[in-house]
This record gives sequence, C-alpha cells and structure tokens, in this order.
Amino acid sequence: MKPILQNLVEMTGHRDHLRLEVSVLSTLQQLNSTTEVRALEVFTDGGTTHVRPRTWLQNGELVSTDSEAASDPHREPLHNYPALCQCIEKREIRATASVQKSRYTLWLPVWMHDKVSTCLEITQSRPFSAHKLDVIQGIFHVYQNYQSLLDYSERDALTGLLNRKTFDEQFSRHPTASLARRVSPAAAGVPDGDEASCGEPAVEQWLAVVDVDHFKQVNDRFGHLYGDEVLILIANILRSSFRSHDRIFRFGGEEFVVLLRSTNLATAHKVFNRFRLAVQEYHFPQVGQVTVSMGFVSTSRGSPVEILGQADQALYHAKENGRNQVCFYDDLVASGHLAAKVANDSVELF
Ligand SMILES: Nc1nc2c(ncn2[C@@H]2O[C@H](COP(=O)(O)OP(=O)(O)OP(=O)(O)O)[C@@H](O)[C@H]2O)c(=O)[nH]1
Repeated sequence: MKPILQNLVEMTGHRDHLRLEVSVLSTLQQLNSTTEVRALEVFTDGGTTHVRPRTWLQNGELVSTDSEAASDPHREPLHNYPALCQCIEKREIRATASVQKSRYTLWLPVWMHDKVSTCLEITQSRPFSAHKLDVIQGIFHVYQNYQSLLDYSERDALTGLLNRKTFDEQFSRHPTASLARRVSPAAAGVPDGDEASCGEPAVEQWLAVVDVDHFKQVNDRFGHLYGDEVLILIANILRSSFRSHDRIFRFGGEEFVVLLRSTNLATAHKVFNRFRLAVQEYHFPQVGQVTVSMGFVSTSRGSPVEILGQADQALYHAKENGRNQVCFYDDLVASGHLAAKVANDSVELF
C-alpha cells in the first residue's frame, strides 16, 4: 500500500492537468498484472465522437502527444469501442471488455461539466479481480476529485471560461511544459506519408484580444445584472465558435483572449470574423444588439508580453476606427497604421 500512497501524494502535488494524467497512469501502471495504460481524449469532430490516445506507455516511458486531436491520424470513432460507448451513454462508472483473447481492458471515463473528454484505459492479460477493481476505483476517485479542484481554480466564476491566472501560467510557459515526453506523430509510429498528409508541422497559434464595445453603456442603461448576462452569453458564443483545442480566457471585465490553433492566417481571420458576426447577430435579451472589437497576432514571434501588446494595439486600432471589426496587427504595420513596437526585453509581466 505504501507505494500507492506515495504515488497519490505525488499525483496531487501537480497543478497541471497533463502532469496529473501522466502521474495517475504511472500509478495505475505499477499495479500488479497491468500490461498497458493509456489516457484517451474523447472529442467531437464533424458531428461524430472520436477517441485518440493522448498519453500512453512507450518503451517503458509515458509519452503524450501535443498534436491537434482533429488531425491526429490515430483517432478512431468512439463506436469502435462498443463497451466504452455504451458505458458513456449509460453514464456507468466503468466498462470492461475482453478485447482480444487474453487481453482484458478496463475503461474509466472522466466526467467533467456533464461531459466526458478523457477516459483512462488499463489493459492486462487476465480478468480484473474484485480487489484490483476496488484499488483502481479508489485511485481513480482521488484523480477525478483532484482534476475537478484543479479545473475550478483555473476558471472564472461568472463565465466558466479559463481565468487570467491560467492565461499567465499557460501562455508564459509557452510551449506547455510536461512531465511526459511529447512525441511527434512520426515518433508514435505514424508512417511518413500519413504525417505529411495531415500537415502537422504547419500548425500555428494565434492570439486574439476581444473587447465588448460600449459595455459601460450596457451597465449604465440596464444595470449590472444585465451586464453580467451579456458577458455570460458572449462566453457561450465564444465556446461554440471555437474548437475544443482552442483556449478561451476571460481576461478581466469585458475583455477576453482566444488562443487559436489554425493552419494559416486566412483561416484565423475567417474564424475570428465568424465569431464577431455571431455576436453581432445575437439578440441579447432586453439589451438587443451588442458588438465586439478584436485585435489578433501570430504567437510565433516575440515574447508573451510583446505578443499580447501587439494584439492590444490592433484591438485599440479597431476601437478607434469604428469598433465591431477584427484587425490583424501585421496588416496594420504593413499599411503604416501602426508602428512596429520595439522589443523591450527588460519588461517582465508574467
Ligand atoms: N456587469 C459587469 N460589468 C463589468 C464587469 N467587469 C467590468 N465591467 C464594466 O465594464 C465597463 C467597461 O467600460 P470601458 O472600459 O469604459 O469600455 P466600454 O464602455 O466597453 O467602451 P469601449 O471599450 O471603448 O467600446 C465598466 O463599466 C466596468 O464597470 C463585470 O464582471 N460585470
């Protein structure tokens, strides 16, 4: 029992979801008879629910992928896993199946905000004993409770979006550090051709700052409760406008930040504009029409402070030139509307 307790102590010492995932898999892997452990990501793409391995054991070491789920060549439709599929549909706490002869697999879906986005998978060569199931269930409960606590501390109470503290931690860490070794699709055994066809190396990240136009007037005319409702509804539009792999933060007040994974500038521009239009077309109860202004920039150049500063400059340009528009920093610099900011490495905001 002592190693398990030690592992639980180690597990709950992490403040990062992926590190916690690696840690729980490491604990489960050390249980007698376990031959394989994986964490599967459960996600919806094109109306179909898929799973893909996010963390798994490779040559005795736990590795995680940082590739985008939707373009992961290892993704499979959830219905390829009938026992897991049924377990999620019936909201059962676990499912076991003999996948092949002498290969018994146990799935433990992680429920968060009324949906499953992660599932732990444990495989061994003989059926799971009642005792082992109890031990696994106990470890899993500690893991799930701790995940919820972690999630709660990362979110803004009003909108449920990630909060400013989380942005500072995640964006300044850029790229996300991890206990597990991150692997490329090639290292995970994907043939070269497949890697080329999914275009993995081209993934670029974009940062947009979103600010609600004339929000003070909403508060002044309708009161703070209606103001709060507008913020909640805008958060909902943000959630439905971007993919699960993108990250959305409430930065403070009526300002939001989106970190968008996109393959190119044209897509980023299109997606940000689609969100702006969705807000413009939404009828906010009592308040009517609300619009947003946005400034965005690629995150591939400069320090986090510079990137955020550039997106802010583009946002202010949008505000000063009519609002309800999306401005791209590089376009404004190229057209002479903005002077490129000189990097000041001595400024340390994060
Ligand atoms: N209801 C509500 N209001 C908030 C919250 N946080 C900040 N605000 C209000 O948001 C308003 C922001 O006003 P300004 O910064 O002047 O900006 P604006 O009126 O949106 O004008 P522009 O940005 O120039 O279009 C202030 O009145 C704040 O009190 C909140 O959580 N709830």
